[in-house]
Amino acid sequence: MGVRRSGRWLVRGVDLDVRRGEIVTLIGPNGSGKSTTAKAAIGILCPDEGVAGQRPGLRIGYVPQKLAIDSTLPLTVMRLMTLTGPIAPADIDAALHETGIAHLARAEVQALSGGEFQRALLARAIARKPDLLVLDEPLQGVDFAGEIALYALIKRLRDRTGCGVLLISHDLHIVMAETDTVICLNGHVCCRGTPQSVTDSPEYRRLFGPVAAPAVAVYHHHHDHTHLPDGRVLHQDGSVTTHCHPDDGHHHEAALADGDDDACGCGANHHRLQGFAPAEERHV
Ligand SMILES: Nc1ncnc2c1ncn2[C@@H]1O[C@H](COP(=O)(O)OP(=O)(O)OP(=O)(O)O)[C@@H](O)[C@H]1O
Repeated sequence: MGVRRSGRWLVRGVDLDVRRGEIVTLIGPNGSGKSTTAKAAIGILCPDEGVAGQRPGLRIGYVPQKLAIDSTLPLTVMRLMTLTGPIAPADIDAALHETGIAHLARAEVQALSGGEFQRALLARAIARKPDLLVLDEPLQGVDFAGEIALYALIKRLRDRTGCGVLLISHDLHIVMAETDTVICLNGHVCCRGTPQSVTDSPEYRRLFGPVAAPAVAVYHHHHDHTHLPDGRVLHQDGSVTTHCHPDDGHHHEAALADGDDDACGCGANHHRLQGFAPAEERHV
């Protein structure tokens, strides 16, 4: 699947499946096409190449990365729940409880903190009892304890309802432990695989604490190419091309212009990603 806008491929050659009960995490630096891919997957965007199909009747719960609400618009959390369609009061109630914001049902959306707003959006998505839950960077404004709580909630939902989950994160290393497949994007699929559990590692237990360590896992990248600062791609055989493969999407041009030594703009050299990146290197 590929999406082309303003004369360039935002993503190209991307293929992914999310099956029932499966958790897929999309990672990649800013501008790598994660949101574009998710939007194409759920039919908000139409691919310019290839197809994105959903099972007929699939119910999707989508938490977008950005949702602008006019600050002059009076809108309570309760009203936000039903803005785009009716939902049974009992389901709204359950979703607000599940996300820990039942006490904010009558609060004005404008008065919510960043983390509370994220929870409200999540409540809105899960209240529709989705078969597929798509969360675009749900950790914005959420602290580490909130991140662990959110992972626990996603796991609970998946276990109880069997829904599929497509999770978008720009943390390149640490992902939700329950993730079945990690896909690293940079205009194309750079690499994909399964994350590695950190539960048994005393080092990680010290780092994350005994409660958080089981909730997170480390993803080791295995790129067969390096993105050079000028946007070209260095392959394992030493050859340099403008793209990873002839059919790949373009890379993030703003990041390339920065002159960093990592062309993807993620702030980390992918060759260093064979081990754990310290917290200050993480994209949080
Ligand atoms: N409608 C559009 N027209 C032109 N370019 C676009 C359009 N939508 C997105 N882009 C560009 O496509 C690239 C990918 O955007 P996208 O939002 O999918 O990236 P992302 O990986 O989700 O980024 P982030 O982590 O910053 O949210 C970006 O360079 C963005 O500027």
